[in-house]
Amino acid sequence: RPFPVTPGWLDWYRGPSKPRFALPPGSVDAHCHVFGPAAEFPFASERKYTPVDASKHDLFALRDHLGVTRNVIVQATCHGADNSALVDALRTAGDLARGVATVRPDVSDGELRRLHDAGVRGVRFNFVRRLVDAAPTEALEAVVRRVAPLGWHVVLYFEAADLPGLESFFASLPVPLVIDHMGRPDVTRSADGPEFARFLRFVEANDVWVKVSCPERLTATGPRALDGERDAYRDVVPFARKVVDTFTDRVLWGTDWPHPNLKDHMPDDGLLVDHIPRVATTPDRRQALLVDNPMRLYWPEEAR
Ligand SMILES: O=C(O)/C=C(\C=C(/O)C(=O)O)C(=O)O
Repeated sequence: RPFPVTPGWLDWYRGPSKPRFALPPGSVDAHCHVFGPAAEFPFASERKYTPVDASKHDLFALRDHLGVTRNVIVQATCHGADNSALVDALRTAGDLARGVATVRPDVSDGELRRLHDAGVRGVRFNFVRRLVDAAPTEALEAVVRRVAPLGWHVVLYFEAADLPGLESFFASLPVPLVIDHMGRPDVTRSADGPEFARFLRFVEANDVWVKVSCPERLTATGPRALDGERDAYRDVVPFARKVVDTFTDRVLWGTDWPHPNLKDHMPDDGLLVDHIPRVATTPDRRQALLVDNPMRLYWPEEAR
C-alpha cells in the first residue's frame, strides 16, 4: 500500500445506530470529509497523518442512514491543497453538497473557477499545530484577496488558547468567518469563565458563524467512548448550548465524519445526531442550526 496508515489509527465507526432524534427535513451535515480512496486520490506529501480511506460513497451512505439531506464537505489537511477528492465528491452529489477547499496563493483563476463550479464556497485556514505548519498571514491574506470576489468565506480551525494571538488577524479578514468545533474550548474550564467569554465576544464583534460540532473531541478526559454513554457529551453541553442560544442564526452542525485523529474511541455517528437536542433545546433552534443557517450560507439561492 503506497500510503501506510498512521499506526494506531482508529477506523471510522462501521454500522452506526439509527438516530432516535429525527433530523428535520433538509438537515445539513456542515462539517465532514472525504479521504481518498488513496489509490485514486493520493494523500499530500506534507500531511501529518495518513487515514484509512473514507470515500464519497461511504459519506453519502452515512448521510442517508442518519437522515441528513445535504453535506458541506471540508478539505482535510491529509490532502493538502489537492482538492481532487473533494471535487469528485461534489460532482457526484450535485446540488446536495457544497465544499470548503484548501488553496495556495498562486492558485490559478481557472482552478478557482473549477472549484466554484463544482460547489466550493469557502477556503479553510488551519492553525492546529499537530496538523499543519502554519502559513504566514501574508499568504492567507493573499488567498482571501483571490477568493473574496467569488463570494467565498473562510473556515477557521484553531484551538482556544491560540485565539488571543490570532484574533486581530481574523477580524481583519473582509469575508464571513466560520469557526470549526467552537474554536475547541478547554472544557475543563467554565463555560462562564473568561476564556470562553473572550471567544463569545469575538463572535459577537465579527461576521462569525460557529460550528457546534465534535463533542467527542471536547471532553475533559479527551476523545472517549461515546457508544451509548449519554454523559460522554456532558462536558461540552454548557459551551454548545451557550453558543446556540446566543447566536441562534449563526450556528452550524456537522458530524466531522470520518473523525480523524481520535485516539481512544470512535463515536457512533447515530449518537452524535441524538446529541443535537441537548445543545439545541427547541425545535426553532434546531431548525436554524440544521437547516436555515447552513442553507443561507451554502445554498443562498435556495434558502427560505
Ligand atoms: O476533522 C477535523 O475537523 C478535525 C481534525 C482534522 C482536520 O480537520 C484536518 O486534518 O483537516 C483533527 O482535529 O485532527
